[in-house]
Amino acid sequence: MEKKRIVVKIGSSSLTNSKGEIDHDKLFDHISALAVLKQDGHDVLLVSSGAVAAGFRKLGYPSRPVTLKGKQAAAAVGQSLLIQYYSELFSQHQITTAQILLTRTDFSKKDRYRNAYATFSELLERGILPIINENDTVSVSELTFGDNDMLSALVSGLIHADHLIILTDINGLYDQNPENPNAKQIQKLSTITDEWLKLASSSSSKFGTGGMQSKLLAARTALKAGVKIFIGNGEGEKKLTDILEGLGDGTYIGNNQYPPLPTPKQWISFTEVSGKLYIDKGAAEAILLNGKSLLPAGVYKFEGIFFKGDVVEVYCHKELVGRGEVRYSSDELALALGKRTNEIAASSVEVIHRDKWVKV
Ligand SMILES: Nc1ncnc2c1ncn2[C@@H]1O[C@H](COP(=O)(O)OP(=O)(O)O)[C@@H](O)[C@H]1O
Ligand SMILES: N[C@@H](CCC(=O)OP(=O)(O)O)C(=O)O
Repeated sequence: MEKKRIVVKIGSSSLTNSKGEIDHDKLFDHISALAVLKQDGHDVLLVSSGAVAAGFRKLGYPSRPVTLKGKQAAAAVGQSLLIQYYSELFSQHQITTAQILLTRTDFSKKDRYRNAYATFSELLERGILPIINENDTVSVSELTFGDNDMLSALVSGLIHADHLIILTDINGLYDQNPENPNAKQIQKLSTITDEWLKLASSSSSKFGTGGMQSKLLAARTALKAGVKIFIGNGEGEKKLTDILEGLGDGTYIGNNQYPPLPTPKQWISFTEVSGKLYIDKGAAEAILLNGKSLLPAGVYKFEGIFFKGDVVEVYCHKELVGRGEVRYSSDELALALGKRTNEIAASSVEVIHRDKWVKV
């Protein structure tokens, strides 16, 4: 069997009982299925929610807290319990686990991104199963992932996964509110259009966050990184191998449009941008169709304050065409704007080198 790199995301809805606490039978079922994948020789990473669910009772909350500080405190207590459950149960399958807690910033700063990549690579090379969650206790409200769907997509991109399996409490995407008796399950999608995003509601299960909409947004990000996605559910130790074999009960999302991106380009795709460049049609043609670097002569306007090495969005008039890492600060670019190469004394001639450029 060909070795694959697989990220499995388990949402709160698939880890909890009707009171919102960790359901140990469900946990056991997931672990046995993950162990089979690992024993088949695949690289496996788990993105697991469940910290709040595992912790809230210990703090004396009668039910899952709704305030940010309540959730953060519950996650602080619950995360260590959750990892304890995982590490004990996986050790029965001779699998060693590692805990990795990430925040959005880890995906927006180049050095952090590269460092995370190096750590994951080392863990996988040594046969460890990384278990990832959001670092809930230090995430500030505007920057929390909130749910782990986008986190799992970004991790899939970062480590160049072949597959992202999002396990949830429903067997995939439905074409309308799944409570509606006429709702139909969608078994395959090649791309995620804005229409699909509008159709999938952000209303979630009782203990989950974000609903199907956040899963589709995450899937869209993972697709751009060349990852194939499955959203759905299943039971038993064969559920994940069945999913890989195309027998899963849920929605398969993917096409061969996006090849996997190398790490430096991954970073450019997913990091926060510091500004916008506006280029003319000739420049757009050169970089989009002829694989050339972007020269100052083609840039007629920019917005934002940025420094060499920052990532900016590139627009051809009003249309977003890509992103790239700039070799000029905004101050330097203000002097070079629209100038031909022979009029510029600067040592770095390209505004964006073609190796630091990603099409949208
Ligand atoms: N169009 C849709 N198709 C399927 N599920 C949907 C749709 N719109 C909303 N949902 C809801 O999304 C929920 C799953 O999301 P969520 O509760 O956030 O799960 P998780 O905890 O696994 O992340 C389902 O229980 C379902 O009620
Ligand atoms: N980081 C939180 C996860 C929040 C959450 O509910 O996410 P999800 O299950 O993806 O909707 C936790 O561990 O409880």
